[in-house]
Amino acid sequence: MSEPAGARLLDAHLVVERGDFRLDLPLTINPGEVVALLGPNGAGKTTALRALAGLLPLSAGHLTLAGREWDHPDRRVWIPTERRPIGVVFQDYLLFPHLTALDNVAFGPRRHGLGRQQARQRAADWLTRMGLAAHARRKPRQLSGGQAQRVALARALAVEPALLLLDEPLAALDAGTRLDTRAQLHRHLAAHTGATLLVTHDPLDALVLADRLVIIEDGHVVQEGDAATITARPRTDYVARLVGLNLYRGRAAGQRVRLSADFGLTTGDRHDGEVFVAFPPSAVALHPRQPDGSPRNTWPATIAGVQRHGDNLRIQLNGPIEVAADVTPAAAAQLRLVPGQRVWAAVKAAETRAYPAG
Ligand SMILES: Nc1ncnc2c1ncn2[C@@H]1O[C@H](COP(=O)(O)OP(=O)(O)OP(=O)(O)O)[C@@H](O)[C@H]1O
Repeated sequence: MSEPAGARLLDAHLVVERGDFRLDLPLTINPGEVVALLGPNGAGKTTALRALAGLLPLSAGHLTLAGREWDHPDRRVWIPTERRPIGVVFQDYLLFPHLTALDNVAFGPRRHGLGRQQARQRAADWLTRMGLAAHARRKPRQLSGGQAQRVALARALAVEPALLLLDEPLAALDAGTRLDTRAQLHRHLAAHTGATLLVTHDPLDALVLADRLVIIEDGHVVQEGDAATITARPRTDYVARLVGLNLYRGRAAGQRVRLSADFGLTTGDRHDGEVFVAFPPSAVALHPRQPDGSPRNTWPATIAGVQRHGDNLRIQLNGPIEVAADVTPAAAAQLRLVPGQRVWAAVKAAETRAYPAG
């Protein structure tokens, strides 16, 4: 069911031309909603953020927040950055180095017209909420990465922004700090009643923090939806890699899907026509010889690469299809996992998913 237009806080069609590159991104965000914008390098994420922040003008389209036009080139409407009620958090948190944490957070409210005492009070409240009351008088260089990032978030939220823009907010943090900061961020975003756009390369950030994912490639939306739908049914190679699945396109006749002139797979679902077939690397078993007597899909493959992947090894295979397989150290010990080695790959039909590509 589509949302009524009135529920939208942000209503935009961001069209930005930069040389040969064109961003063409319809984007709506409801009050309190967190949307993650994902895409490979050069997809246009930063361009979209800059357009929303008023650092780049739209070439066409429109940008409206709470019914107020911020940018509408056809109507010559343009609201400059400093008059847009936004909060911004960047990956390298860009705090003012010469100001204390408190004064960094008070800076926004001051600029939005609050008196000095009120602004400092609001900043102190935000630092308390972030668990940083004891660090209020510290300068940024006296804070850890995670603390500095929480100050940056407090600074962005202290202006009670209608639109919160988060640009890779956790990317600069080490793994442990990232986990904690992600959990805190989740709490604060849940309480934020404005619209939030989170730009990230990290699928985990998107899955944990966002209500909806918008994935762009080369300036265009390739897939959009909630995390469950996208992780179950990726529609491009980038999205499949993002969610950790092997993905192929082919032509189905019942459970049989032809992926190329001389290769096909039997899948767990029945379809007719163009479909995607997806399965996780953990569904691929490797054998030194052709396994017999099983109803599995099997094919000969050559090891192209081996990487650690959590507690397992992720094996890249060439052959009739390129495929990633996860094997346990125990299974790996029985195979010679060196590039160039020939093996047999097997996938149970029941562990594959097929869904229409149309
Ligand atoms: N100042 C510029 N002038 C012309 N083209 C630009 C400019 N800045 C970026 N581009 C082009 O715009 C496209 C989108 O870049 P953008 O930085 O928005 O991508 P991104 O998704 O943020 O990538 P990344 O993940 O690498 O940060 C790229 O093709 C880039 O080459």
